[in-house]
Amino acid sequence: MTPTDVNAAPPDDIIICRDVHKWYDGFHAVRGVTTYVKRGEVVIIIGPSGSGKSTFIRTINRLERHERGQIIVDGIPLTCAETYRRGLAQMVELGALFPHLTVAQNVAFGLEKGRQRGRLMAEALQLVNLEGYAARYPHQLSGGQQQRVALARALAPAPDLILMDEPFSSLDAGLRGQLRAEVRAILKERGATVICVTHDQEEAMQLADRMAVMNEGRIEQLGSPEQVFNYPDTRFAAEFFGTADFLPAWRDGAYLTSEVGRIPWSEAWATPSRTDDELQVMVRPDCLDMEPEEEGNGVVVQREFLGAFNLYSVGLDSGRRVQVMQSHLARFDPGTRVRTFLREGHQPLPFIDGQALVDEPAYATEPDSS
Ligand SMILES: Nc1ncnc2c1ncn2[C@@H]1O[C@H](COP(=O)(O)OP(=O)(O)OP(=O)(O)O)[C@@H](O)[C@H]1O
Repeated sequence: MTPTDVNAAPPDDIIICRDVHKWYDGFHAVRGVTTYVKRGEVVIIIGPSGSGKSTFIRTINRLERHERGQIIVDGIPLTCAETYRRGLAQMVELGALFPHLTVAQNVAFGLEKGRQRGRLMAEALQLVNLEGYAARYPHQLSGGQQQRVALARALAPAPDLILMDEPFSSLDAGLRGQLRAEVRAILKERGATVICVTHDQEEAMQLADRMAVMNEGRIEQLGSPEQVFNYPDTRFAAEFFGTADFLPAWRDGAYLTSEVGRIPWSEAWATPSRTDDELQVMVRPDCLDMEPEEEGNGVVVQREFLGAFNLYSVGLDSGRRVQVMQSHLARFDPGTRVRTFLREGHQPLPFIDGQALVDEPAYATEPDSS
């Protein structure tokens, strides 16, 4: 794609990354990321500390230069000087406010001088429900109000793209939850395209249209939160996003059987290189149920009270452990002998060599719009 393509109709994908690599003095921080972001989409990048999330977002923001691969923003390759001149995709970070400026001055900061400036500033404040706060200084606002002003500042110039790196990290848990829902509603109302980095699973679930799970500089999986939770592609994605235990499984006629129960066997799982003793099933705590039974298959080891539910750790007779979710009313003391079994309607996902055997891969395919 060349810079002249900018005059064509805007492609559906505002960002296309192909095999993007970034090294820091020989350290390979981003290792071949291929992905795309659709216009108006909220994509959350999630992953453990040091997995390359910030580096990747910084390459898109041109704060870091990628050494290999291609990043195309709004139809223009990032390596192209034209990108810098035209600024087609304005990128904004949701950062700290200027303490010496009022709310109005903070919001107007990135706006061009002119007659539209006051109107755009007022509209942005209205969007975040802070119309009456224009004359205040940041220290006269609560943490949540400050974040809303930062959001208004980011949205005021109507950018094509908003980049956020851990935007809610300075807020307490209660405020974070409430603000996230508000922010998502505002972003959707504006139709803004957003890429946001976080290591907070709840934040990812609440904000994302799609999430990219990063591990050691690579995207392990890209999909909706439901896709990643229900159909993790890899053991890493399964364990990073939610709680998951893995149990050995074997083919038993028409069934795939494990210590906690069986599910119908699917021919789609048969691969020529596979042997049955390499098979495992992933069980999440909500997949499992249990009841006290002397002839059962395990013993309660630990109970964790988590408010609405109890999370039990059960030592199975094989020596393996699984976690089982129960209602807050279901109390079993450690040492209680129980039968642990698959909850009706839940299908544990089969895995082989750390990769899921799914009928339909949850991976999104690369776009064909370029
Ligand atoms: N300027 C730099 N020079 C050298 N190495 C760096 C630099 N910035 C980051 N790194 C290294 O690159 C790797 C990825 O860092 P990055 O900040 O992208 O990770 P992250 O996933 O955002 O982590 P966190 O969640 O802790 O912020 C880390 O090992 C880090 O130490």
